[in-house]
Amino acid sequence: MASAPHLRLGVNIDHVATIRNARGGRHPDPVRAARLAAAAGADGITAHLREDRRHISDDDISRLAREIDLPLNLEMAATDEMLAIALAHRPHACCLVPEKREEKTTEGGLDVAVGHRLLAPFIRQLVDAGIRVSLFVDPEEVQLAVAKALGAQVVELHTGAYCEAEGAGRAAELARITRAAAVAERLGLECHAGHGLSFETVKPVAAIPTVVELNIGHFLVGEAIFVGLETSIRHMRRLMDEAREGRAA
Ligand SMILES: CC(=O)[C@@H](O)[C@H](O)COP(=O)(O)O
Ligand SMILES: NCC(=O)COP(=O)(O)O
Repeated sequence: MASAPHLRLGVNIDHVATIRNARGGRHPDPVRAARLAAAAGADGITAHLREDRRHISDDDISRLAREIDLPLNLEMAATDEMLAIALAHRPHACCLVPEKREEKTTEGGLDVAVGHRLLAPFIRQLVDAGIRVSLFVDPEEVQLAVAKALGAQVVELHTGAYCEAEGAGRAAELARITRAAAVAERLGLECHAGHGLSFETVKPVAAIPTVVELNIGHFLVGEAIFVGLETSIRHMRRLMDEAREGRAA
């Protein structure tokens, strides 16, 4: 059987900025974290420029776009403000995510099945600018089919429900993700996954052969407080490789 393609690790540096913003200064610097992530073997950097700028700032995005050699995956809501910022910086990819100011973190996937009329011209402008478009969606076939029809090249499957579930519930969520990853491949969509992944939850998702990128941040930054960012990332990379090679937990 052909081996599964290389599984890329996108490191999300949002919560380095959360710590920085706690005091309103310049330390710790998310761009320095991105450099360390690159040195630790990350394949890409993900940063979520939220409408409320609770963590990543416009200046962070400008510096990441200018200074970091890794592909930048800019997460953003589908708003005119964010479209202008994306077109100005032209990152490797934009991942469209739903946002609510009152949420602590991203709660569900982008409902592209409902919002497709508004999303279509938005996605077209990004694609025409040469930016890869990823849609952050729940692992449901209808969302994938509409994502494809909208011209997105990538879907990122929301793994939050899987990470929060336990026992049989987690097994059921993993089955949803596995099925959705197979549908994505059948539709010709590049399949990523992310949200809430940790050392404890990553391997079953990493073992799905049609998933080609994991975006992981909050856990890596939290673990970095205890062991350092490079060690945290290298540990996650090792688990991903073990999963891909079929080595048990
Ligand atoms: C879309 C997603 O799951 C995360 O990448 C997103 O960045 C979560 O939002 P916070 O980083 O603000 O928790
Ligand atoms: N899109 C998921 C992501 O970038 C990281 O999510 P998390 O690991 O911070 O929950």
